[in-house]
Amino acid sequence: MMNMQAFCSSAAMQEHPLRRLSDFLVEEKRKVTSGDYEGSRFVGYVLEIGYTTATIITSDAFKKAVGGIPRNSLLIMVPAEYEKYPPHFSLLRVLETADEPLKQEKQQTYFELHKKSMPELDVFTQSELQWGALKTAVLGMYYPHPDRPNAVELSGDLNNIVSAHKYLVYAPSDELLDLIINATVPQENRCDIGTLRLTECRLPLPGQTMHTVPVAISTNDFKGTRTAMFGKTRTGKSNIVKIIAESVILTTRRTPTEEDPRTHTVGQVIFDINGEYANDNPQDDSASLATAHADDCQIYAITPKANTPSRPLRLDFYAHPDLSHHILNTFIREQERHPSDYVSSFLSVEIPSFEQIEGMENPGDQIRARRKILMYWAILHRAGFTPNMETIRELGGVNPRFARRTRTAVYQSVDQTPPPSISTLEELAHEFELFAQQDREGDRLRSTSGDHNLFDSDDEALLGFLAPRSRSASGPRKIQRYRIYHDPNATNFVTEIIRLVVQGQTVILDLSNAHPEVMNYFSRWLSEEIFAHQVDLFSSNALNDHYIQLYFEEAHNLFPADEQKIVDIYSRIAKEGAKYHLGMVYSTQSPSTISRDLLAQTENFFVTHISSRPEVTKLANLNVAYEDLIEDILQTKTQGYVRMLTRSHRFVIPVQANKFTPQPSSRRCA
Ligand SMILES: Nc1ncnc2c1ncn2[C@@H]1O[C@H](COP(=O)(O)OP(=O)(O)OP(=O)(O)O)[C@@H](O)[C@H]1O
Repeated sequence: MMNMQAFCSSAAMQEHPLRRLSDFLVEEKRKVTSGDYEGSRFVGYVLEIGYTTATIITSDAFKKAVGGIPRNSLLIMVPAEYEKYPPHFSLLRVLETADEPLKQEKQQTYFELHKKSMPELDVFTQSELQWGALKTAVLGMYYPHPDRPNAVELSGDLNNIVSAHKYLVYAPSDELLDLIINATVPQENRCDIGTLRLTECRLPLPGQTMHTVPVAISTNDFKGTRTAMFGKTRTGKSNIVKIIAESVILTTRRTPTEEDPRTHTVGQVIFDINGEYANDNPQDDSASLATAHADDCQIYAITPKANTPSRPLRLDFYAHPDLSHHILNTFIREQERHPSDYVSSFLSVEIPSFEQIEGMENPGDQIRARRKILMYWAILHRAGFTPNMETIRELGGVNPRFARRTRTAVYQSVDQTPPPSISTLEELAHEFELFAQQDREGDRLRSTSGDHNLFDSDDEALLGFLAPRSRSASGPRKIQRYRIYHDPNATNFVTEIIRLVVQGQTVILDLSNAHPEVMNYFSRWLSEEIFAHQVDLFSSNALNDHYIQLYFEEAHNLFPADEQKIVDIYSRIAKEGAKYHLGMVYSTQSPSTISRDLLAQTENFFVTHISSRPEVTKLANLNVAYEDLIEDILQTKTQGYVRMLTRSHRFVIPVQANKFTPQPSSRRCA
């Protein structure tokens, strides 16, 4: 590889990012030779060097000239004879102050001076005392990428170390910091997430300004990967999630074609527990993600909000009897640990779907299966679930088709005449109630052929719920409270959402004000369907560039640390998601409450303030890159001040995240 001089004069290297290094060093050298130290970035020499740490010596004057060297500052170490080598530098992070060889003597001098009441120090003593040492971590080495033109490679180790006196240490300029932080981030699909912020303290040294180095992320790093947001409440996690979700919208857009109508290569589903992605926040004076990207986002809400256009996160319980019965089953069992026997029997019934009935060959089986649905419809009707009669007619109407002879006998037993045919849900419910009564009180009703009972055990369970044997039992009234999840005009939202997501839309599920169990239910159901959809694409070799991103908040509820938990959809997404192009972004306050599997698989981390030492230590144990940052995470509390580590970064970057201000155009992204 060519040395620095040859590198600078080579026409092919004119655009190379490491030219910034050579320009920087040439300028520093000029300052030394001309004696003009104004604006010099030199900070000192290396006292001791190892493969992982280096101790540097510096003076107050150098520190002042570069605007201070706070903890976690990034410094660069270059060979003193840098011209002889290809352009490269090692990156150091300041960890703490270190003992220097003359510490004892300096303390002795200072002590003596004060003892002799001589607080005014002469310039020579001052100059003696102002030197100090800093311990730094060696983060790695930047050098020209061996395989790619105009690119930089960062290694986590050093290729060689020589004696300490052969190195010089500088505080990088903003241009070099930009290279240090952003050069390893893919050029494609970039967005700014914030600016480099080395300290929480914003007081610049006299005559100095703070760094203003934008920090870029690439959405390539988030596609199909796992991203964690850790930090106490109100520290800015959701704000970052909004920036990431928006950057996905902006950078993955494509022109739909007839063969491939997708608007984006990445579809997204945001499980919005607090309604903050779906709804504008007038207090914050901020537009939501959905408002800013109305063409790219679709909201589904359990409780629709007046100012937010949304589709209902509801189901037509009549049109999807199998699913809605399943929902009732989940809700009731979550409400009551030990429901009464008749309720339990009703919940245990397998209500067939219309598709299953269509697949049945025997017409008798079809009629019996349909009757189960009709019994269930009668229950819904008695519980006050409003039907869409057009849908009911399309689904085959309400006639249970009992034999005329049986009907006449049943109605006559209560001195009634059967209507010629059943055409309303009221007539249907009444007929089933009479049949149930007759079946219990008289001889068991028999099938037309006479070789078996008219009702099997599932029918009995359904009728037992429609018309309970005990007068005090609530029967259908028990499910009245779940009418809020029913909408006679709703389609199956899961199918609809999957279609939208596959098309590249961002679907926001506004789950605010919903019961936690309801939230969990909808989240799980949708996650299962999305997972199954991606698995299908994978097994039919059609995954290509079809990605889906899922965003979960309060992730400890979905991915608990409890190892005993059964493997469910969430742990599958955590473990196998990458294979199926399923990415996820999850937020929680405490890393220790999250499943170890998920933590171990997480590629990107965003950490705001955490106030518990065990939590931060857990994070550091999980990812060694956070080891040196424990104190900072514990001490600094500014909203949006985040320590970021993405797949493209080899070390943690302290960033002040931008406050989310929706970008309707592609202004923030490249
Ligand atoms: N980068 C930022 N700059 C300025 N203000 C911010 C920034 N990030 C967040 N905030 C403000 O901090 C407050 C909390 O932000 P946010 O809701 O993102 O926090 P959170 O960690 O997600 O909270 P929770 O865990 O309670 O959901 C909001 O008022 C938001 O406007």
